[in-house]
Amino acid sequence: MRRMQQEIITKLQVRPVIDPHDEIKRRVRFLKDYLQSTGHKRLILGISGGQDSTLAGKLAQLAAEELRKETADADYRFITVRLPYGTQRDEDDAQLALAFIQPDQVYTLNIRPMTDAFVPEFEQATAVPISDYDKGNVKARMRMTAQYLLGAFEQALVIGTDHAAEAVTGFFTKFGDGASDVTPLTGLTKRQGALLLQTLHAPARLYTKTPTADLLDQRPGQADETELGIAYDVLDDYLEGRPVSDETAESIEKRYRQTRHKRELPAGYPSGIFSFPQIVSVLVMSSYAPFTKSCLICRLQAHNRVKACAHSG
Ligand SMILES: Nc1ncnc2c1ncn2[C@@H]1O[C@H](COP(=O)(O)OP(=O)(O)OC[C@H]2O[C@@H]([n+]3cccc(C(=O)O)c3)[C@H](O)[C@@H]2O)[C@@H](O)[C@H]1O
Ligand SMILES: Nc1ncnc2c1ncn2[C@@H]1O[C@H](COP(=O)(O)OP(=O)(O)OP(=O)(O)O)[C@@H](O)[C@H]1O
Ligand SMILES: [Mg+2]
Repeated sequence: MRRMQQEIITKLQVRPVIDPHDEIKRRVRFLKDYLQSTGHKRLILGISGGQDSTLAGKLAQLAAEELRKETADADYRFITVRLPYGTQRDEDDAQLALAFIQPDQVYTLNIRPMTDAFVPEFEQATAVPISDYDKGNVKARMRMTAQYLLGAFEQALVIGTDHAAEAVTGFFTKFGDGASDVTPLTGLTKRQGALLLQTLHAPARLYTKTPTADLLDQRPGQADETELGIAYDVLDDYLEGRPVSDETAESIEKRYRQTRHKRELPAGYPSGIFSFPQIVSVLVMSSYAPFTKSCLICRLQAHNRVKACAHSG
């Protein structure tokens, strides 16, 4: 396997082989433990009718139900929110997902008025019409705002649906669907997510349908794979440590490097500048931590003291 491939697999916490029953249990337990450790009793998530929110939603509902049973505290709840932009083309799938999840609560909030409000304001400010692509990212950020608003109202933590196949390509809107409090799908490939839904007896439609960000007015329901220019199966092969062509691997790795800023906290001063005490503390810590590298720059990078190293881009 390529060295960079192994590094990405490790960094994104992908397990090439999973036991779906065990994976479901561990991820539900993670949500329960996280709620209990923070003192929160509620989780919230936007349900689109796609695979990722269906899976994350089901895991969250199971976590809430188990916590209610184990603690006899009825305050543990999972709250969903439908966030259509106007009328959603695949509303039936969203309803199917809700029927499968059986969430404790469903809100609906139309993001169209607030998204559209930006259109004339943007043009007024710039004298140029907003592009369909940029408007798509506004939709994702409006959904984030709605989830955080309802989350604050309900004292709920916001669930994110990021997983390894999205993380490796940075295929999410920064501070849009990329913003959340807790991500129960971390490390899963797209096909592993489908396997978990199958194991949970979800309707097949919800894990066989074509994944779409569905953010563009001009290309409704455009397949992620069309925009990405790469199939999820190929991304999954790469992430599960299977052989892919050098050309494919290089294009994935290039994208991974280019989108690094989306997987990290914002670059903050003095990022890239390190003081003598910082270097000493990194060296001391690194003698205890199980680093995969003997390279000093990699170690500093792992502690966010430098932005990149030639080894990992
Ligand atoms: N090197 C750097 N260091 C720090 N920040 C950097 C940066 N380069 C750009 N940036 C910042 O990042 C911004 C670009 O990132 P971002 O705003 O996310 O924009 P961008 O990556 O261009 O767009 C998001 C992509 O994710 C896709 N998406 C979105 C939502 C959901 C899904 C889905 O799978 O369902 C997919 C969407 O279709 C699109 O292709 C720049 O405008 C700039 O502010
Ligand atoms: N119309 C919508 N209503 C509510 N939430 C949405 C909507 N569209 C997107 N979201 C939220 O944004 C997240 C990111 O969208 P994304 O398309 O990656 O996931 P998905 O739709 O659940 O699955 P898939 O990738 O298979 O389409 C969703 O998981 C969901 O939480
Ligand atoms: Mg989708």
